[in-house]
Amino acid sequence: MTTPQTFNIADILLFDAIKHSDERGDFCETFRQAWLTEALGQKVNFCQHNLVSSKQGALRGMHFQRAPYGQAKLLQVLEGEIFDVMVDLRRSSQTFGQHLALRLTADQPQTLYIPAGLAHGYLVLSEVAKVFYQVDGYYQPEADAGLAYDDPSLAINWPKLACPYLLSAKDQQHPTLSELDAMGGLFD
Ligand SMILES: Cc1cn([C@H]2C[C@H](O)[C@@H](COP(=O)(O)OP(=O)(O)O[C@H]3O[C@H](C)C(=O)[C@H](O)[C@H]3O)O2)c(=O)[nH]c1=O
Repeated sequence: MTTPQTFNIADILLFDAIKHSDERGDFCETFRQAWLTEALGQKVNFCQHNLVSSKQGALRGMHFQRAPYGQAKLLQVLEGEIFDVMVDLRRSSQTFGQHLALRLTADQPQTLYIPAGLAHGYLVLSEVAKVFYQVDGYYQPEADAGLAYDDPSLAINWPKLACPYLLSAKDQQHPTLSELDAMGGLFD
C-alpha cells in the first residue's frame, strides 16, 4: 500500500509512484484505486480524462465548477514541470482561503488528488508541459467558474519566469475571493 503525503488543507493527497527500472527503461505504478479509497475512506469514481499540453508561461486557473458540479481531480504531469496551486473554497473548512503550491515534474512521477471544493490552477515552468488528469464529474460549461490567480488576499507566490504569463481572456478577469464570497459562489 502506498501512503500519500497529506497537507494542512484536508483531503489533498500526493502519491509517489513506485518505479521499477531495468535495462529497457522504467515501469511506474502511478495510482491504484485502493490507495485513494484507503486514504479517503470512500471510493471516488473518475468519469472523464483530460490531457492538456501547454507552453512555458501558460497559467491555467484558478478554476472550479460551481456546486453541485464540483469536481475532484487526479492529476499527473506526463512531460515537463508545473507549479500547481490549489485554494480552499470550502467556507466550513479550517483552511478556507488558504492555498497549497506544489512543484510537480514528470521526472519524479507523482499523482495528486484534489478534492472538490478547491480552485485549481498551474503555471508551466518547462518549455512544454503535458498534464493528464481525471475528474469525478463531467465538464459542465454552465458551472465553469474561476478565482483571480493574482488576488492579493491569496498571496500566491507564482514563480517569476523570463517569459510573460500566458492567460486565457477568461482567466484574466476572474473575481477575487471576497467578490466570489459576496456572490455566493463558494462551497459550504
Ligand atoms: C475543462 C474543460 C474544457 N473543455 C474545453 C473548453 C474550451 O474550449 C477548451 C479549454 O478550456 P479551458 O480554457 O477552461 O481549459 P483550462 O484552462 O485548461 O481549464 C482547466 O484548467 C484548470 C487547471 C483545471 O483544473 C480545470 O480542470 C480546467 O478548468 O476546452 C472541455 O471540452 N472539457 C473540459 O473538461
